Amino acid sequence: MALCGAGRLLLQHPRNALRTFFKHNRTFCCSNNDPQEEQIREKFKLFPGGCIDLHKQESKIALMTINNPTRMNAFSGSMMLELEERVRELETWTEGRGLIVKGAAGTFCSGSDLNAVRAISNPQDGMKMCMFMQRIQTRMLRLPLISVALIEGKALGGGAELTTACDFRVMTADAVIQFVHKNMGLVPGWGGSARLVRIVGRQHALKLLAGAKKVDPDFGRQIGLIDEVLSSPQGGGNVLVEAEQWLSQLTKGSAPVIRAIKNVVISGSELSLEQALRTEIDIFGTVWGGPAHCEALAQRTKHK
Ligand SMILES: CC[C@H](C(=O)O)C(=O)SCCNC(=O)CCNC(=O)[C@H](O)C(C)(C)COP(=O)(O)OP(=O)(O)OC[C@H]1O[C@@H](n2cnc3c(N)ncnc32)[C@H](O)[C@@H]1OP(=O)(O)O
Repeated sequence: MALCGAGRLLLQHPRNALRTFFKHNRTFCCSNNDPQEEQIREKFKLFPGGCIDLHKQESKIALMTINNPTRMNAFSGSMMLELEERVRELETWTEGRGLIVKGAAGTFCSGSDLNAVRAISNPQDGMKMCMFMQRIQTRMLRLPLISVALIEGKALGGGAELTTACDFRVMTADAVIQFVHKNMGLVPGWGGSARLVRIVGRQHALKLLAGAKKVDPDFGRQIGLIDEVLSSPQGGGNVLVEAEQWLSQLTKGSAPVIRAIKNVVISGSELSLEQALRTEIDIFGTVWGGPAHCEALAQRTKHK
């Protein structure tokens, strides 16, 4: 790899690179030996059904499908475990740039499988399940991939929360997002409350949660929850093509640069200003003097 200037110097000192950011991220990534988590993993295995499909495409945009259509893509126990596996695969997919999360058969996801939930409705198991799903979705949002939730049909409860674990949300004209937790005697616990407040602000978050208000495309755009309304009809093959075209505007170019952009945005939004500034320097060092930078300099790139 041809490196120029300070990029070479910084990359020769990998100790510096991303130190702060990964230190922060490890808190969420390395909890596999937690005995509490092991107990809930064993319980999850008792509730099989459905799967989480992952297809890493040539375009370097991966497609993750929540696949349990007979239950409107509700999360069974085994699907919760599979979600973790898929996120782990994406964490090590070094050439990836983007991720689309969708549901199978024209609908997004109806939250946790109510049959499994009934069996683990005691507070201890509920907390363990919640911690597990919150960790995975935190890791999902922190992937160095630009992610979009493609919402067709319904995104309910935990399904609505999952849409907020992506950077963007696009939906078909007749799709609905609804945080139905209040109607279930709950609050979002998969990280959806904290993320929702950051996306739409405190007042809109209160309206969506306390009113269990249905979010259609118009309202979604108005409050900043929805980034694009797709023109293709729900369930049609073109929906995915349209979503991929929308995402491609942001994922074209050098993969290391796109991944670095996602990393500076995540650290900027999650760390204190001081830590974020320090991390920004580390991340800057991973692209300065790299192939895309050197090529842009050599070509005397103009930005007309
Ligand atoms: C922190 C997250 C939180 C938690 O952990 O507890 C949650 O996510 S709570 C779960 C929130 N979701 C729900 O409460 C969904 C309840 N279901 C519905 O409202 C409807 O089923 C709906 C709107 C998703 C679809 O309605 P529609 O009339 O189009 O179809 P059906 O009702 O006939 O549904 C088809 C089939 O799917 C089963 N189904 C749907 N959602 C779930 C679910 N979350 N868990 C298990 N099964 C689900 C539904 O029972 C039907 O099955 P069938 O055998 O035909 O009765």
